Amino acid sequence: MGFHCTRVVSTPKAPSLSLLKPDLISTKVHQLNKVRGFEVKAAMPPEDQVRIPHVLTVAGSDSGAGAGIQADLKACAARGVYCSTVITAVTAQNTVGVQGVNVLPEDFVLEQLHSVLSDMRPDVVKTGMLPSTGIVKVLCRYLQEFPVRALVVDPVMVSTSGDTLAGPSILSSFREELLPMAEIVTPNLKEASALLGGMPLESLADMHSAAKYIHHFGPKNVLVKGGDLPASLDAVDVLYDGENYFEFRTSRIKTPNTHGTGCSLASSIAAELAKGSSVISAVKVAKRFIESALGYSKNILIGNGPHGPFDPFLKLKKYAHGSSRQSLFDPSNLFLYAVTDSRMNQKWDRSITDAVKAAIQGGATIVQLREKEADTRDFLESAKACLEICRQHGVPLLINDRVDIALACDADGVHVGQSDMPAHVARVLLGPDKIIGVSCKTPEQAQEAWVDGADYIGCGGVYPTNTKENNPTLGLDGLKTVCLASKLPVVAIGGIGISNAHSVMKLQAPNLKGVAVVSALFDRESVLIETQKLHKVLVESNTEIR
Ligand SMILES: Cc1ncc(COP(=O)(O)OP(=O)(O)O)c(N)n1
Ligand SMILES: Cc1nc(C(=O)O)sc1CCOP(=O)(O)O
Ligand SMILES: [Mg+2]
Repeated sequence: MGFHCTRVVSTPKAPSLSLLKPDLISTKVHQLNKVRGFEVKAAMPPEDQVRIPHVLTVAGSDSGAGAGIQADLKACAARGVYCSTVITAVTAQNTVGVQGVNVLPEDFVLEQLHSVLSDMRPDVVKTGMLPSTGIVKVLCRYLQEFPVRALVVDPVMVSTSGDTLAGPSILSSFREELLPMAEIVTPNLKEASALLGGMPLESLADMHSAAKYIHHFGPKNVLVKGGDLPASLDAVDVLYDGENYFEFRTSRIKTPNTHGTGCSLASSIAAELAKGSSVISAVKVAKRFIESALGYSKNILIGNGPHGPFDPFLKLKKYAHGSSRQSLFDPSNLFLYAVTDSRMNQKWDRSITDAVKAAIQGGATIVQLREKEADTRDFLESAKACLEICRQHGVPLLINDRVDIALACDADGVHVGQSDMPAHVARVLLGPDKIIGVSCKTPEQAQEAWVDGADYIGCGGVYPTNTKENNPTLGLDGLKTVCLASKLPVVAIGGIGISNAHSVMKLQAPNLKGVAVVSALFDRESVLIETQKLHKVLVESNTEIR
């Protein structure tokens, strides 16, 4: 491994740029680079080079950093991809509204596009505020010259505060030039209506029609965001791919801190596409990510206005008075908890990665690797491979018992039992951000788990099981007693499958969030089909209970 320059030419002394008029600086920098004749080439062997998923955002700057370029940078960083930026306008903006807009000259937008696209070759381009027809045209020209894997268009027209960021004059260039190049376009109701010449959009059925009409302009996929739909309880977005409609429902989070949601969602979709996800999985992961960030940020206070920013890193509240640790754990992840078993996967002649993939495809919302027989080295390699799969799908991966394996592969956390490493020690080793689950069979153990800093409780065996030897059966009553004794979310485990999952969920303890299952998923011929079946039962139970 190594990095060296093939040729380094001594640098001629540069005239001070501060002596140049600002509009001459960029031209001079071009000329200087030519004169210097730098030829720095990475001579790293290709097999040692690590390709980094890369999104280029073409958008406006928001001085309040809730939306625009700043939101895009944060969302991409939080989703683990590189983000370069082409700035189209600079806005003076805060949580109250937009106080000023300064559109950059087309030539300089062009220069930024050239700098990034000719050298850095992003995987995906995401657009936000495109304030003039000229800028849209320049962008389209550059995308033809330097094609990228996907173009994500967020057709920004109006800010959260209601201020205009791009006037109706750009609509025709959007429809005729930009949208036909897009992999996905993500209008909210107002933007969808504007693209369709003012068509009123007031219902889910209208959103379906709007998605279909916008699809006629040429984008491969249309995501109409229904956040502003009146009188709807859940926030519903509709994705149309030219053949099928998909509805994404998330609970409506009551918070003023939604400034930048649209930019961050589009950037997160772009980030997932850059990692290689399909559009549907990119939208699913991005929506879940934004939902968690909004939930986390619902009471953060930045600025005095009505449109506060949110925190995609879920980190800011560590400064809150009296809070030692803010959990990043979303208890709804416990809904369908798949726990692997190496013996079962061997018996059915499938790899652990195939088993994990199938479980996630079937609807598993969290995965635990419980590889009791695996050598440490094999376990670590499997954990790394499974983690990659889980990260692609936004599903947390926990390791059973082995805090060392979790640390070594940077898994999302561990599950420990009463004879494993105590949760408070695991917490010290893993830090505040990782997920820790603890097995509890009694109210006392549940209390201790909370004091120890656990994120959730695994409670069982609810029914007799052949998967774990000599495991006492608690029954539904035992499960309920533990649930009632704890503030922590609980997942039920032991002998659970499609025939009895409904009875478990019917228990109606508010902190019982789901079921953890081994044999009903993995000691079967098709992990995918069994997970799908269980997922259906759980969704039906949820609907009935509500
Ligand atoms: C979700 C969940 N709950 C309970 C357990 C059991 O953990 P433990 O008691 O440590 O037993 P082993 O799994 O280590 O045999 C679990 N793994 N997951
Ligand atoms: C790993 C485990 N822990 C349990 C507990 O009671 O804490 S029961 C169990 C085994 C669960 O496997 P199956 O879904 O095949 O019954
Ligand atoms: Mg254990």
